Amino acid sequence: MSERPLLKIAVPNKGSLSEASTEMLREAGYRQRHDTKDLVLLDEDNGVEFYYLRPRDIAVYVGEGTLDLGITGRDMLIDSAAAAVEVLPLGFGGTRFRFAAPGGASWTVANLAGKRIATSYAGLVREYLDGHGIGARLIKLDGAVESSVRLGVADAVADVVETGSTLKRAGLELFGEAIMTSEAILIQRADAPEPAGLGRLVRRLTGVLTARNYYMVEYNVPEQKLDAACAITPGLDAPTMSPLAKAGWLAVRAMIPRQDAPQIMDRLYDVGADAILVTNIVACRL
Ligand SMILES: Nc1ncnc2c1ncn2[C@@H]1O[C@H](COP(=O)(O)OP(=O)(O)OP(=O)(O)O)[C@@H](O)[C@H]1O
Ligand SMILES: O=P(O)(O)OC[C@H]1O[C@H](OP(=O)(O)OP(=O)(O)O)[C@H](O)[C@@H]1O
Ligand SMILES: [Mg+2]
Repeated sequence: MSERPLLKIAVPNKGSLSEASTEMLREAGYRQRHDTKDLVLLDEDNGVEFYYLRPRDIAVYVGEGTLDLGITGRDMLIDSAAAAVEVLPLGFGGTRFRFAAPGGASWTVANLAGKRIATSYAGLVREYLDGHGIGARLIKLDGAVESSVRLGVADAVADVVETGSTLKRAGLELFGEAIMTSEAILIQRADAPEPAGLGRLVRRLTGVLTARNYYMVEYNVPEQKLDAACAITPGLDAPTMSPLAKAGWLAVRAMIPRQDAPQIMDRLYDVGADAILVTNIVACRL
């Protein structure tokens, strides 16, 4: 048990970000609740206390300084106008925030002047419209915003889009640029000293992100092809090289982005590398 005061962290208790947040914290070595009815969980070994709260409220608790850190969506942070700032993007819960209306192709953002726009994110939409000098009436709804046009309370909607299937089902089409691009983020209070233990948490979460997004590649390569091979696998910092028992050959190890692995293996083979192995990274601290 650490001597430090407990680091208090807010975690989404429901909704799209809840399960993935818990999973990421577990992978980072923290205890997490097993019963979704639990409101608080103490992880004594790590000196952390987790509070399970509505994602929309998390920026408020962190902004008020009641809790040190929180996980929420970037769109929710901006919408809340709370005194909290983004510390680290967490690589899940990716969405875009978009306008949509029936027959979207014929709409522009300028057409929204004087219209009724339904949204659950009134703060975010108001800020965008003000920034573009557009006066419109916002109809604040709690959810299922897509039905508002068909039901006659709005002319257009502004909402979270992941796959776009909900909008399509409601007969709505996207128009205009994305108001913002969101994902789950770690937040802390604005203009406040760094909470003790933040560095360790960020290193652990970054370790999870790296393990999720990278593979380790190892291969053997003749000395004269080393530069060409290393240009394909520069690694995060630099590739690791070691001599092989086979004269004139070297073994190389480097981290590579997961999505590029097949092409990288092909290119290494083409420059003359052999015994090309790609493996998972289970955990790391960089
Ligand atoms: N498929 C998705 N649908 C909605 N939000 C998503 C999706 N994927 C990720 N998110 C993100 O999750 C957050 C919204 O979470 P959630 O859906 O729990 O909130 P909510 O809709 O306000 O709550 P609830 O629907 O439980 O009343 C936003 O940051 C949003 O960008
Ligand atoms: O682009 P898609 O993949 O269809 O996902 C986006 C939809 O999912 C969310 O709704 P949610 O299920 O949270 O219900 P709510 O509108 O009641 O919040 C969001 O508000 C959109 O309606
Ligand atoms: Mg929702």
